[in-house]
Amino acid sequence: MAKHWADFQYEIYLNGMTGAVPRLPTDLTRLEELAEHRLAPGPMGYVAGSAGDGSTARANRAALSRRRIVPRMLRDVGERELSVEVLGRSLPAPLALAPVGVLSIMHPDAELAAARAAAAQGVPYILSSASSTPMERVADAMGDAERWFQLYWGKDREVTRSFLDRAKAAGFSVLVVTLDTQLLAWRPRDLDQAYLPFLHGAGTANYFTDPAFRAGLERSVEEDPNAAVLRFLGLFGDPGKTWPDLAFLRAHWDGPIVLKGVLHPDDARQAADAGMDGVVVSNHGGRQVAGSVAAADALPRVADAVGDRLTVLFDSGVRTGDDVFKALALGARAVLVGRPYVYGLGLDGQAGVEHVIRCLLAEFDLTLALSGHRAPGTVSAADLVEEPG
Ligand SMILES: Cc1cc2nc3c(=O)[nH]c(=O)nc-3n(C[C@H](O)[C@H](O)[C@H](O)COP(=O)(O)O)c2cc1C
Ligand SMILES: O=C(O)C(=O)c1ccccc1
Repeated sequence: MAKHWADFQYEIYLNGMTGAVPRLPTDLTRLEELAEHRLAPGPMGYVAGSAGDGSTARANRAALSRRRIVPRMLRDVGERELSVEVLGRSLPAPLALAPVGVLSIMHPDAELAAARAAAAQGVPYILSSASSTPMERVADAMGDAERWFQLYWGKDREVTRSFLDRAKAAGFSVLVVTLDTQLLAWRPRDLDQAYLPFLHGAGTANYFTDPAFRAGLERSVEEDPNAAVLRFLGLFGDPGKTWPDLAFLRAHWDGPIVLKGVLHPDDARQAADAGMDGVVVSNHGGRQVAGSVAAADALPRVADAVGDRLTVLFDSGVRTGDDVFKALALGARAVLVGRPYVYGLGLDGQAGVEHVIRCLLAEFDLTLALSGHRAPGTVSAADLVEEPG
């Protein structure tokens, strides 16, 4: 019998013969509550929190939940193959770890633990620009495993150029440019605690070790860390950017470029016109525009508009294997998962991140099979019904 991601289910049951149970819940929607009990309020609020009254984050979940799968029977699903082609590379499953900054607030091993977990499971790791670990150290920890670099496309052209050069030299293959965070949104959970990780000692070492970033400081990061934090906050975003500015990135990055945070079909068309290779349909996990469209509601419209020209990826609200299935049915080629693996990291380090990846993909594999599919490529809108909102 071929190895399936679903075999993790038997592994858990067999471990149970010696009385062992998993260290973390296998229903990944329960991780947040567990993390609320175990982690410090500042970091926890930063990760779990979202924009405004939290309605966008809730809408993300509701939009997935409203779609229901209609399983098909007797379709020979004994042998399955979950691999997918994404941006010219073969991934073992339609999943990547989303870029999440300053992971040192969750665990001392921070991005190194997340990257090692992704590498161990063969899933791409997307490293945030705002990583608390320099990108070269993350690359070293990953061997030749698939890694992508997320860029905050900020105000300082030399820093951008330096990041692109460093990322290329460190073997990051895909550039993910985040468009929805040119300003940090109104986030009451952080504001009420006056908590911003960088102002609480969690450095963005990826910036702070960058030669172009350091060149703009009057005194060194070590002498005046607060000035470094202020410089970071002043330049990581640039609300002045417009579509023609993408030409600079296209000219300085040879590999695939994906724009993250696209929700409108016309923006997706502009991405294609600008020579981009993909988009991530995302509202940043509800952390940016309060009251924005749920990412899963935006997905089919974007996929219809550019599905034949661009690789369409999806994130915001993915928690379970059936969410992955639904995202594919709504037009995504693959999904990114954010908070669940960050809670896994905070609760159990690298092992916690691996737990999240394995649960998500085991559950996805089982959902696929039980719904009548042998591979992600045959999942379509015909597999879903939509309940009235
Ligand atoms: C604590 C935290 C930090 C994040 N930092 C970044 C970042 O540095 N760059 C980025 O593009 N997105 C960042 N994101 C957004 C994620 O990449 C992703 O879009 C989002 O978490 C997906 O939603 P989910 O958490 O519901 O899965 C962050 C999200 C969280 C929760
Ligand atoms: O908090 C976030 O959502 C985010 O994207 C971010 C922004 C700046 C630095 C680190 C993370």
